[in-house]
Amino acid sequence: MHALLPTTTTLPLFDVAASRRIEARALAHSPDLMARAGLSIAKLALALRRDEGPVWVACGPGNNGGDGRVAAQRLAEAGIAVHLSHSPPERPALVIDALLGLGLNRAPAPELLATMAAMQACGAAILAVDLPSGLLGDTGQPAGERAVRADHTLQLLTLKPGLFTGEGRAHGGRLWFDDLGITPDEAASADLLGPAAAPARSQTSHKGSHGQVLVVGGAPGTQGAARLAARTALACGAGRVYVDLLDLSADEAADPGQPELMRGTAAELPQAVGVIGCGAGAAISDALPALLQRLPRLVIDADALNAIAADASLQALLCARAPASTLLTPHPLEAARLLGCDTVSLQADRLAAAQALAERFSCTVVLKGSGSVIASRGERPAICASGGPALATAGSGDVLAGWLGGLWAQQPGAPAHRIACAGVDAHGRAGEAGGVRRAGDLISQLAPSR
Ligand SMILES: NC(=O)C1=CN([C@@H]2O[C@H](COP(=O)(O)OP(=O)(O)OC[C@H]3O[C@@H](n4cnc5c(N)ncnc54)[C@H](O)[C@@H]3O)[C@@H](O)[C@H]2O)[C@@H](O)CC1
Ligand SMILES: Nc1ncnc2c1ncn2[C@@H]1O[C@H](COP(=O)(O)OP(=O)(O)O)[C@@H](O)[C@H]1O
Repeated sequence: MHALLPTTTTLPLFDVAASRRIEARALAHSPDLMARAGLSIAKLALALRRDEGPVWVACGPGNNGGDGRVAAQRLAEAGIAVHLSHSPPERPALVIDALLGLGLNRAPAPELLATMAAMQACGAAILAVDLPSGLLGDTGQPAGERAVRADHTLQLLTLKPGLFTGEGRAHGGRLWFDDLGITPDEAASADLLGPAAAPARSQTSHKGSHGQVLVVGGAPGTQGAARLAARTALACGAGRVYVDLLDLSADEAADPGQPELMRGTAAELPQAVGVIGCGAGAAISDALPALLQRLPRLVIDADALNAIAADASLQALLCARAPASTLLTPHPLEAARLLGCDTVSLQADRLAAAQALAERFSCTVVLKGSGSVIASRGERPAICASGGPALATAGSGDVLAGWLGGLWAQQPGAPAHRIACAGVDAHGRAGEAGGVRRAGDLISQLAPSR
């Protein structure tokens, strides 16, 4: 058993159906899985328990409850006061939530909701067994009106995708893992991203070796968004970075605060990686047909996504692009517009939504937000384990788009999916500070990771 985040490698995630298959096969040769699970929970509970009060263990009707009962027995054998009940004891030292795990298949009934509320109100830290009760392991959404918000979750046997995206991040608390000695014997359902290697730079390289990025966007009033993206592509190591700001007069500098940036257009730079849409407003619509047809690699963000969502002819141009040449970076509202649904239903299953978008537009999709999801046709989806609310500030998405463009310029042979996985993970790690990470500071934080 060990703490999980931050990850140093990419890890396999298994959805509920896969976890059940793995468990069923493992039980055939290791019938003592529940004993192992219970012991692991008891050990973690001992380490987390902060004072002498009783450990409250709330067990449900299935194997999740079975794990909890074994843990209670082990704790009692170790001389710890244990309170096995659906009602709280006086001043518990720790709560073990073993009500519901993988088997959750409907909204919790009022009696269970009452126990969940009592756990939350009792003042002790909550250790959830496998999954916080009421949270769906595939999607990270509560099955009913609420799910337990745990301080710690010990995942057993497999890592479940729902703990890493959407509401899952807010419900799991600190994540722990015990594989119970079982190596999964089937392919993962999704990847949990670890860090990628930085693009190599040869001693003899020159600026022409590291590619070109062209940022197209920045309508009057929101030019900062395009400039943030351009500055980030530069910080990422792209050889040359150009901006095409919509409505900039001929004699204005690309970015008075960043003299390395140059002005350019798609007609002049047909090999550049296009980063298009940041702060672009409605004016990007007119430029989009040429950009979609001309530039061999595109990162499409913000207003360019909204323009595409509203225009079937732009959608047709998007679909006609070469495979693995286009990366969309929608936040949930932009993704919902592209899919023609609302954000609530989109967020209810972020993995499925990202995959649906990737299929519909034959693109790589980064569905942003807590636990960004990366999906591409024919690739296993990935979830970003890094990042946090420090990133919830204007401009951090522009920085992501610029970083992706910068990475891609330096790795022209890389498919969009690989660029997206590497870039989203690096962006998240740079944004793991407490408080709020200003977008400009985020660029400086990212720069050393190239
Ligand atoms: N069998 C084993 O040896 C192992 C079991 N494991 C544990 O077993 C769990 C899965 O066990 P189960 O498949 O029994 O599933 P659960 O224990 O999560 O729940 C299943 C039971 O809860 C009921 N239920 C589902 N949703 C409900 C709701 N909203 N309100 C009330 N009742 C509801 C179901 O009808 C069923 O009776 C894992 O999460 C994990 O904790 C793992 O430790 C791996 C090893
Ligand atoms: N709570 C959070 N946890 C993790 N990442 C977050 C969180 N909030 C925002 N982010 C990340 O910050 C970025 C915000 O992008 P976006 O919404 O497009 O902002 P903007 O348009 O202002 O640049 C995305 O990469 C998103 O995944």
